[in-house]
Amino acid sequence: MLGPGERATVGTGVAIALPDGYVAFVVPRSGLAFRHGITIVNAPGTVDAGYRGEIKVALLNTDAREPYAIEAGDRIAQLVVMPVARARFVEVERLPGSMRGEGGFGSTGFGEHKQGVNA
Ligand SMILES: O=c1ccn([C@H]2C[C@H](O)[C@@H](COP(=O)(O)OP(=O)(O)OP(=O)(O)O)O2)c(=O)[nH]1
Repeated sequence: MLGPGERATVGTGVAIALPDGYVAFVVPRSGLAFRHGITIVNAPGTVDAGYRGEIKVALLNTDAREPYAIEAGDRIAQLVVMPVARARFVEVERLPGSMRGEGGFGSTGFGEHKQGVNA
């Protein structure tokens, strides 16, 4: 049972062997989020290709009033498997230009009179 505001690490009973060059992300289920406020603390949880242990889910009940009961066999999360790019970092004097430039959080999507924090 997850009380309002409580979190718990829930075992899935599932272990996998991802091929090298892949990653799996543990992500919340929309139905649980919309209906009960159940989300995942570290969403998306990252499962490394070399991990062979049980996949666990850090569930959080964000509802301020209602507890939520989890039973064995419930689908509490979903797993997205993706290939990962191997990045090679190269030091440069200047980065190529872009539309966004250095505008950070909240610097787009507002009208003239309402600017974001880093606009
Ligand atoms: O939601 C999650 C996230 C991670 N893991 C497992 C698989 C993953 O390969 C391992 C380590 O996760 P992560 O790399 O995110 O942990 P970290 O905090 O960066 O520690 P470290 O990599 O040193 O173990 O824990 C889960 O079972 N569920």
